[in-house]
Amino acid sequence: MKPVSDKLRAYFLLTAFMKVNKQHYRSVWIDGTTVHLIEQNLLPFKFQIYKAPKYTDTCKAIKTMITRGAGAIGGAAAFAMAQAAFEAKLHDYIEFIKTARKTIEATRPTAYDLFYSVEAVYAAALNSPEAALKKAQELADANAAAGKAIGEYGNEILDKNAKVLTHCNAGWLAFVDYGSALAPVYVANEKGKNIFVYADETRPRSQGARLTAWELHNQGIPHAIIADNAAASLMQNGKIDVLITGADRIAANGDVANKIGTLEKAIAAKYYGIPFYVTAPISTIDPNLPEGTKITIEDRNEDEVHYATGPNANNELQTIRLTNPGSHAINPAFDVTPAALVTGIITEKGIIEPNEKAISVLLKK
Ligand SMILES: CSC[C@@H](O)[C@@H](O)C(=O)COP(=O)(O)O
Repeated sequence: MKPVSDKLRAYFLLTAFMKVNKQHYRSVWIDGTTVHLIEQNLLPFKFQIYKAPKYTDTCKAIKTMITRGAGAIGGAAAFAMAQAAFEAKLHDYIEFIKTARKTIEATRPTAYDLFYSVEAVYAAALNSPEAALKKAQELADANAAAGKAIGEYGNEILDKNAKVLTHCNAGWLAFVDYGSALAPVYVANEKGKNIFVYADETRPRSQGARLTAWELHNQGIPHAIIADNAAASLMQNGKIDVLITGADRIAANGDVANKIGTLEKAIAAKYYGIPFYVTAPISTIDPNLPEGTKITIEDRNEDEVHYATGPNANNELQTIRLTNPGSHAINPAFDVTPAALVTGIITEKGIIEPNEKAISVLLKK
C-alpha cells in the first residue's frame, strides 16, 4: 500500500469528526509503544480506554473483542507487530518477530485486514522496529482515510430521506476512524440528506444494538434498533430503500464474508428488489482466495449465545443467562454472501461490481 502523504494526513486531521464527549478519538492508536484501544465490550454503557503495553496484551484485546471489526482489528494487529519488533530487541530479533507474527495471526481468523497489516508491518520490521512502527502508523492513517473516501463514494448512492438497513457494526469503532457502512450515512447527513438507519441488533454479541446505535446516537443520526428477525418484514412493507454493510473478507470473485445474519438479509433484499451494497477498504479484499466458500469462518464460544451483559437497576454491569440451562448452542461468527446477491462494493477507490474482473482492476489501481 502507498504511504499516506503528508497532505492527505493533514486533510484527515482537519476533517476528523468522530467524537466522544466533544473529543476526537480513534478506536485504536499507539503512544510510545503502548497501544490504546476503546474498550468496546463495555459500550454503550461505559466509555473506557484499554492500554496494552506489550504485543501480547494487544493480542488479548483482539481475541477478547475489546477491539473488533475488520479495520480496527487490522489497526491493532499492525501496532501489535510494531510493539513486538521493539520487544524483540531484547531477544533473538528474527525468531521473536516470527513467533509474534504467528501469535498475532492466531488471534482471529476471518477478517483479512489483520493478515494484510501483519504482513506489511512484519516486512518493515525486518529492517528495524522504527520502520515497523512507521508502517503501522501509515496503515492506521490509510484505514481512517479509506473510511472517509468510502463515505464520499457511498453518499452518491443515497437519495434524500433514504431508509438504510445495516447489520452488525461497521462504523468508526470497527475501523481506525470513520467506518465503512456508516461512513456514507455520516457524509450524506452532513450534506443534509436526512438519512434514517435501521440497525439490526446482531445477536449474539449485539454489535448493532450496542455499538451502531451508540455511534448513530452520538452523531445525531435518526435511527431505530430492530430485532434480527424483523428485517425481511420491513423490506416487504417498503420501509427499507437500501442495505449497506461492512465486510470482514472479500474473495477474489466478490463473495463477501460478514457478520452472521448478513446472508439472510441479502437473500431477502434480492427477493424484494432492494439494492445491497457492501463497503470495504481494499485491505479487506483477499486476492488469494478464489471464492467465498474458502473463507475460514470463526467459531466462537457458545457462551456468547447463552449470556448477555448490561446494566441492572443500580447501573452495575451484570451478566445474565438468556437460554435454557443444559442446552448447547452453536455460534458461527460470520457467513458468506455470494457475489450474485451484492449490488456493488463501495471502496476508497470507487464503487465496483462484485466480480473477478472488477476486483482485479481495482487492486491494480
Ligand atoms: C467492519 S467489519 C464488518 C462488520 O460488519 C462485522 O462483521 C464486524 O464488525 C466484525 O465482527 P466482529 O466479530 O465484531 O469483529
